Amino acid sequence: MKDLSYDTDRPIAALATPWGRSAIAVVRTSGEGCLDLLARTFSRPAALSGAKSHSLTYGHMLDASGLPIEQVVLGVFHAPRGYTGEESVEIYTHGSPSGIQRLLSRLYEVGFSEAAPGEFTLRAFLNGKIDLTEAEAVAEIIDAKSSAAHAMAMDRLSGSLFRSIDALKKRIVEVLASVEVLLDYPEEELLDAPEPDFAPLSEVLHSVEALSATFQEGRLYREGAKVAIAGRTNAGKSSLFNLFLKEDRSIVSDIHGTTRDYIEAWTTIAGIPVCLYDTAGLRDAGHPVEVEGIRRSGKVVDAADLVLYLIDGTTGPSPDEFSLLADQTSAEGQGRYIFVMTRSDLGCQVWDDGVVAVSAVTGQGLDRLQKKMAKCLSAKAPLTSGEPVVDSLRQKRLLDRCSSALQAVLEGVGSRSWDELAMDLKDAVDALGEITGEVTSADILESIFSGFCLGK
Ligand SMILES: Nc1nc2c(c(=O)[nH]1)N(C=O)[C@@H](CNc1ccc(C(=O)N[C@@H](CCC(=O)O)C(=O)O)cc1)CN2
Ligand SMILES: Nc1nc2c(ncn2[C@@H]2O[C@H](COP(=O)(O)OP(=O)(O)OP(=O)(O)O)[C@@H](O)[C@H]2O)c(=O)[nH]1
Ligand SMILES: [Mg+2]
Repeated sequence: MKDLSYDTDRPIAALATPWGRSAIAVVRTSGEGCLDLLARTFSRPAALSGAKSHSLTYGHMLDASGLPIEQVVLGVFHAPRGYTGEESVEIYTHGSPSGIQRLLSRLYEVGFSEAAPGEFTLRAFLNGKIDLTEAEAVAEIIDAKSSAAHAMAMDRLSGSLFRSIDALKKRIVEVLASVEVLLDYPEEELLDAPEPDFAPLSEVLHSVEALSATFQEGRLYREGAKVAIAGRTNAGKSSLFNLFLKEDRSIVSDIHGTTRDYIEAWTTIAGIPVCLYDTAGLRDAGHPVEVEGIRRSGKVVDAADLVLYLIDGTTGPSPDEFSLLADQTSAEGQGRYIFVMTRSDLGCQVWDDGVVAVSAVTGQGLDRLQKKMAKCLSAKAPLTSGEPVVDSLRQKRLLDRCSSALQAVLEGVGSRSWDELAMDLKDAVDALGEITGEVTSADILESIFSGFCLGK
């Protein structure tokens, strides 16, 4: 393994909270000798040196001439306990940017190095406190765009993904071991050797594929769902868009073709982050700018996870819209379109059970529409299984590499040599080992941890 460019021997320090004014700021330090380094610049060195793990010590951080820089509380963690598994001290100080600046300068002066992004978590990983799936979960917790995404990342932090993958790996290792036994057999005795049992691999393959499929489901919670509001000009799209956002965001007028380019804004529906698109109304436009706007809106609709297709209730659907309605409520398109009848306050009749009647003027029907949207979206992202969800493309790719190797083994039994089968089995095991970080190169570790926040 190439050496990490991170030097994990030296004591490091970094601000763990954002720069700026705040009630309290946290500066994190970690590494062997960090207690001694801090004792040199703390008002009560003996109290600090004698502090128990997980205890707090009050005092002042001092400058080179012994004058106080800041009034602080220090949280002490002795190895191998605490987040990093190393000797570590947290400094709780006033959230004053100037004070933090002076404090950090002093720490670097007494011998701390500036931590690289993610270096504390990297150390936790290298010291065996967490595996790579848990380390990735730490970053995902911070980046979670919705409470559901946060809950899933918390689940991975507790080791759910690690345990699933580790259990699958053990089953492949058993098969590999039984094949490797044959590799050691002398040629003439090979016929008497016990045949390895490959049957468990089909089940493992199935589980690996199922785990990989959760990546797509998790995508909605991670990246959010795209919901496009579409329909003919003047159907009431921009009015509904504004109603969702509770603000006057998109221009509304009774002039056909008011919205010329699509507009997007974020909101949340049933814990799922949703990027809502107001699009240009459909009609045979003459103006080239409007034609272009309609073309772009068409692309948005094609890429959307869900389309709210609006039909003006006072005019009802056109023949084209009737056939769209018929197509999209057929089995294939089910779930991607919701048909909405607008202007329900004007007392129009709903012409189909599947249609939701809404009024942008009174807000009537919005609740029902949101419930229906939540149902459609969560059908695409079922989280009822209780299984861990794969959140990173890296993890998904490795699961797919594992699947391909297992498939090659299952198809090759009987025709390929034991040697070849063992190689593929080993590749399947290694792919899973890379997910948990057992067999991961320095380059990969660096690319993962360098994306973390400073001080994490
Ligand atoms: N102040 C503070 N809050 C924080 C963190 C931190 O590092 N510091 N964390 C970091 O991101 C998260 C918590 N992670 C942590 C994980 C393990 C331990 C710890 O001390 N573990 C002990 C087990 C507990 C015990 O026995 O008391 C250990 O490993 O021995 C602490 C924090 C969120 N909040
Ligand atoms: N009474 C009533 N009027 C509505 C309702 N929704 C929209 N309108 C009116 O219908 C007209 C068109 O609304 P818009 O939201 O601009 O329609 P649009 O679909 O965005 O139109 P384009 O941008 O031209 O495609 C406006 O005058 C709105 O005030 C509704 O639920 N009830
Ligand atoms: Mg509009």
